[in-house]
Amino acid sequence: MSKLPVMEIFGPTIQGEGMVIGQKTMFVRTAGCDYSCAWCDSAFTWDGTGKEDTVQMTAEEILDELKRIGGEGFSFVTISGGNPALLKNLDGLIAILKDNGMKIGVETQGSRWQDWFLDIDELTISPKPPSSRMNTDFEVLDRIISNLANRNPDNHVSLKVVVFDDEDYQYAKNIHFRYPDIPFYLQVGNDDSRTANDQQLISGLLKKYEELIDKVIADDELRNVKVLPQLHTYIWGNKRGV
Ligand SMILES: C[S@@+](CC[C@H](N)C(=O)[O-])C[C@H]1O[C@@H](n2cnc3c(N)ncnc32)[C@H](O)[C@@H]1O
Ligand SMILES: Nc1nc2[nH]cc(C(=O)O)c2c(=O)[nH]1
Ligand code: SF4
Ligand SMILES: [Mg+2]
Repeated sequence: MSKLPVMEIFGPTIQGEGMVIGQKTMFVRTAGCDYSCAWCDSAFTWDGTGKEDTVQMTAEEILDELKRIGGEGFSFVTISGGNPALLKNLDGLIAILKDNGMKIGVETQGSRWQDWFLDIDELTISPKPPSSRMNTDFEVLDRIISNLANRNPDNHVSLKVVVFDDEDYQYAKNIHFRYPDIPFYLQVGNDDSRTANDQQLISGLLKKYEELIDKVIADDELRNVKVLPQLHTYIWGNKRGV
């Protein structure tokens, strides 16, 4: 039986980000990433600090664990990481979740293609702006977006760019102009993703959210865009597993 490196299984919670924000969902977080973003809020998936928490699990074991902690109370599962797109054999988990009537969301950065992308109900692609210190391979991203053009139209795809500064904002606009037909989201960057001071974190993030909204309001070039915070941080701060 093929196994998957799993770092966390949690929920039910709400999807705090992007096109299905607010959706009640379980999360499966896979281990390992081909990026190392300067501000990654889930660095434990790739920086070695979460090594002992990684468990190799079959798709059946993952479903059993989802049911053990989520009971009957869910119909949506979000797969994030790390980069789940590193895992070709995630197709087995997707198949078993679908057999059990689940809708599936995936979070990935658009650095790798997998054929199972075509089976995802809500696929979020989140290319990384300059502040991450990662470089976007636009040949790969172009191919991913073009492959997805042939998907079942019931399956949704979106682009979501995290913005920390003006350079990121310009990068985000370029992403939108390059792929104008894909629903486009801006997300506030959390530059304090380790603090336990929730009040300070939330007031800082609210201010950043307002600044980003003001920028978009004043920008005639950016019309069809949704501007969102990471909603879960307003409820639970930087807590893990929520
Ligand atoms: C932890 S990543 C995992 C999935 C995939 N590696 C990716 O980056 O899309 C999930 C989402 O969190 C976002 N994210 C990570 N760190 C963040 C931060 N400090 N502030 C805001 N969003 C962040 C990423 O951009 C991505 O959209
Ligand atoms: N509630 C909640 N929503 C999320 N949306 C994307 C997340 C992620 O880390 O990928 C995430 C997360 O970790 N928690
Ligand atoms: S691509 Fe995603 S998981 Fe990987 S380092 Fe960047 S934010 Fe973190
Ligand atoms: Mg997160």
